[in-house]
Order: sequence, then C-alpha cells, then structure tokens
Amino acid sequence: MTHVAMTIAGSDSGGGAGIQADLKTFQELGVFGTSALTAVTAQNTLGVHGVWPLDPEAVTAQMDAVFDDFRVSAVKTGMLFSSDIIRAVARSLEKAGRPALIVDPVMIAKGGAHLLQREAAEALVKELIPLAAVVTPNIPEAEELTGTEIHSEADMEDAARRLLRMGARAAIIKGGHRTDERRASDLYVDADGNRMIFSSERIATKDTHGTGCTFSAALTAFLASGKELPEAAEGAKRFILAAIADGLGLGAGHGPTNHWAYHRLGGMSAKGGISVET
Ligand SMILES: Nc1ncnc2c1ncn2[C@@H]1O[C@H](COP(=O)(O)OP(=O)(O)O)[C@@H](O)[C@H]1O
Ligand SMILES: Cc1ncc(COP(=O)(O)O)c(N)n1
Repeated sequence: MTHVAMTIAGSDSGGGAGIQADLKTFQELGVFGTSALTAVTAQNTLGVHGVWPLDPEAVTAQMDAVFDDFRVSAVKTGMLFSSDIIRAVARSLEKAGRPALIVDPVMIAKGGAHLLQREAAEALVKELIPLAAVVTPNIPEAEELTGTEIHSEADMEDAARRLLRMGARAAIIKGGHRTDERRASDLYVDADGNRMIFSSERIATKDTHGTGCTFSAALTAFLASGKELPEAAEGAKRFILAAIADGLGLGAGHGPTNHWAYHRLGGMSAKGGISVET
C-alpha cells in the first residue's frame, strides 16, 4: 500500500530545509510526498536573502486540491510565516477531517531571519497546537511558545507538558541548541503518560541547516507509514543522526544534511548511535 504524506512549508532554494528537505526525506522513507507551499525564500548555506509569502488563498487551494484527491495519512507544517496563513491551514485541516498533524513550529532561521512573524506565534498556539498529534519545537521555539526559559532537562520537560496542556497529544523538545551538552538529547512526552529521552552523540559539525525540518519530516513519514509514536520518534532520531553524521560539505556556511545517509548506513537495521531512556 502506498502511503501519502503532505508538507505545508516554505521553499528553501538551497535545498537543505523547508519543502525540499521534507520531500527528499519522505522519498527516502518510501512515502509519497505532496506539498502546499506557504512562501518562497531565496536562501543558501550563508543565510536567507529574501522571503516572499504566498496569498493564504493559494495555500488553501493547494491543500484542498490534494485532500480532494488523495488519502493523506499524515501532514506536517513547517514555515507558515503569518497568522493569516496559519488560520487558512487550520481551516483546511478541519475541512479534511483533521488528518494526523505534526507541527514543527519553525520561527527563526539559524542566521536570524524571521520565518514566522512575531505576532503569529499566538495563532500557532490557538489554531494549530490543539490539532497536533505531536509538536516538535527546538529550545528557542519551546521558550517562545510556553513563555519559559529552558536551561535543563527539567525545564525541557516543563515546557513539553505545557504544550500538552495547550492541546497537543505529544511534544518533542529537540535539544540540538544545548551546545554545552555532550549529547544531543530530545525529550518526548505524550498525553498517554509516556516520557522518554532520545539521545545520540553530538557530532562536531557546522552543517546543521535543515536538521529540524528533516527530523520532523522523518517523523511524519514514519507516522504516515503506520508506525506509532514514540517508535516513529526513535526512527526520526536515527534518520537525522545519519544525515548529520554523513555530511556532504556543501556550501560555505551552515551546509545541509545528507538525506540519503540513513539508507546508505542501513536504515532501521543500523541500531547503533541512539539511546532511549524512559
Ligand atoms: N550536532 C548534532 N549532532 C547530533 N544531533 C544533532 C546535532 N544538532 C542537532 N541534532 C539533532 O537534530 C535534531 C534537530 O535539532 P535542533 O537543532 O534542536 O532543531 P532545529 O534544527 O529545529 O533548530 C534533533 O534531533 C537534535 O537532537
Ligand atoms: C523555508 C525554510 N523552512 C525552515 C527553515 C528552518 O531550518 P532549520 O530546520 O535548520 O531550523 C529554513 N531555514 N527555511
């Protein structure tokens, strides 16, 4: 059976993040990828040179066209840019009968460009987090969404539980930004009472452009193909570890990850590298 996933996100001309990272990841994991573009960015490994959001009507039309014709097993959101686009996305998801939703609350690019307007964070909390099967912020995004400061694992857990109270069924706080920590550890909690830490060695590299997009796209693909959380989260962690570890050395700035590394290194059979703590 062919599983279909959808990404609602911005285009990254550099190909390492956004729609491009998502579709490459879906393809690698054997899931048919569809998309609704929210914005075009002119971007490379050195930074974001320009952002052109689409009319919210264009986002709605893309989503409705896909939902009218395909059975979509899981949908992820990435860069949404404005509260108007967020509202349009929420309406189309409601109309489509609330498919399984992965919200990656993309806010600020690594170089500092705003991929979500400041005032739109509130719409994300009100309109999309309550529809989310899982929300996957990095540390600064989790701080912004929950109004807390995160310095420790306990702070990560507190923020994750706040996201559950906002209506998400599960939350993963990604620990990539805690560069003082020896390991890259992501904290998972869900509304069924599970709590886990997925962790790997921290790879010394500057090539981490699109790690968040790639992680949440892998999570979406695993969910679309029938895996349950948190097994899908473990798979996504393996996928991103391989993609970072087997870097491509492209560009002069923060280069993209290697979306085909997971298969090259043996996919789910490559059991090394990840630890799961409950
Ligand atoms: N240097 C690294 N080595 C290994 N894993 C990393 C590294 N940096 C980030 N990760 C992992 O990549 C994923 C994305 O992390 P993060 O950088 O926190 O998100 P974002 O890209 O959204 O800012 C997480 O699973 C995180 O643990
Ligand atoms: C179009 C687009 N979407 C998302 C990101 C975030 O990238 P990252 O995954 O590195 O946080 C980006 N730089 N560009």
